Amino acid sequence: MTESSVHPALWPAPYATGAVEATVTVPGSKSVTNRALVLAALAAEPGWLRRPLRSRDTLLMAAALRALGVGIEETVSSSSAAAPGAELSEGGEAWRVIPSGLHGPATVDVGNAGTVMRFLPPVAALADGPIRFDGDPRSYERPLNGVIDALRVLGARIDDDGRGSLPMTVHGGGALDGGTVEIDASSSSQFVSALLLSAPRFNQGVEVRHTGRTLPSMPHIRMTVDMLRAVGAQVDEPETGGEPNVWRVSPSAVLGRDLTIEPDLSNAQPFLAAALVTGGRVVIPDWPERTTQPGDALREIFTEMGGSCELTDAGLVFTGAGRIHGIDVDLGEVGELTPGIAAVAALADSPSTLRGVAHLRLHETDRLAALTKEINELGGDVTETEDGLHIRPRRLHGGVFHTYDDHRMATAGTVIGLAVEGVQIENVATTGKTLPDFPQMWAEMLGV
Ligand SMILES: O=C(O)C1=C[C@@H](OP(=O)(O)O)[C@@H](O)[C@H](O)C1
Ligand SMILES: C=C(OP(=O)(O)O)C(=O)O
Repeated sequence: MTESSVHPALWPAPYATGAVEATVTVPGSKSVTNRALVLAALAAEPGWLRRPLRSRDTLLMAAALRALGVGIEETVSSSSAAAPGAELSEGGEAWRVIPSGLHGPATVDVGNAGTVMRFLPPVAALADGPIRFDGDPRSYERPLNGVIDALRVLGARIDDDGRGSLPMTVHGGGALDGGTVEIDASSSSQFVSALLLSAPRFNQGVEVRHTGRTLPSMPHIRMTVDMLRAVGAQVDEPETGGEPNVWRVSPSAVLGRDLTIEPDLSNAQPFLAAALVTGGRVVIPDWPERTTQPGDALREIFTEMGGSCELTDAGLVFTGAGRIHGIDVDLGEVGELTPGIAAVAALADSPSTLRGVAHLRLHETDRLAALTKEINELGGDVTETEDGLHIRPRRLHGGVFHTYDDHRMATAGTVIGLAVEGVQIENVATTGKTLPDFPQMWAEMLGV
């Protein structure tokens, strides 16, 4: 839990005076946008991303690819284009990605984006020249050894500080051999995704063998595999008959695609939670019928906690009954949902046990410690377990909810603030990592 060095203003989380009734259009998925940017940059032809997420994490990814020579242009409407190389804005409709020879020297700012710090080093290894990676102080603490060690085995030259973390320089050689590599991805599924995403461009493709005991966030690996197949890559993997814990990507050209990005279902979570907490009804338009996003699991999890939902032509209609039940659930596959589930669980009528998420200690902050401390400081009763949280609901009171530069801590505290008067969110602007308009969207949902 590294506290922000500055102490930005406190934001009073709105208290709900009645049942929320709203339709909330949620911007594009971070995970899909950043994969699509990487694949489009590696393609043999230009491609389009429509309705991309524009947030800190995705703008950092776009800026990094531009620094490596990739063209990313914005269209403001179907007929007009912003000047090539112009700043990417919050308002445009689509990004056109024009691949070119990747090259250094360049510097990549990863911020605190796991997708940028892990997905881009393999891309840098394919570039010609030195690429320096740096980021927020927290990025130095997040695990990267799985990517660094694997890239060295696959033929890359990397200078780091010997700790297997940022900052570091990848000395791109213009191509990478590729081949077989063993990694322990128990601390982050993004190690596997990172190696697979660039692998069609490795001379021999890749065979990734995961040797660790556990592997979190499987839906995100599925997302990687599906998106690779959609750009023409051949992938063998455990879920379609391959060996367990082994993924193979053959060398091939990457096709340029025209892709419309799905709404970010994990960012739909606080809005669905608002319906659950207030006994209201929230509609999320464009909820996909079929998706690899982990946020889709909210339909089941929030139903078990007392809501009900229906997928209609208008989108996902989620209704709360005004009572929240505790839950005993393994969140290993959907770890990024944990802060939002913990917030709702703290308001439930029975205890909850959240399991399978030890790796959250290495996310934007130590999420298990941060949730325990912040909910308990509002009068709650949360204890950390080896791999999760026990949450015994108590009557909560107002106070400052610290967010530790973690967007999901900020949205979790805001959900508690709906039911508890006087909750103040420290640095709500940290939601800009994946959802820059969160405070306005929240106010609009509540009609305040
Ligand atoms: O590949 C991705 O887009 C992600 C994978 C997951 O990471 P971990 O496996 O490190 O938890 C998830 O928590 C993160 O928000 C996004
Ligand atoms: C863990 C998360 O992000 P990152 O992509 O930085 O790992 C998250 O968004 O919850």
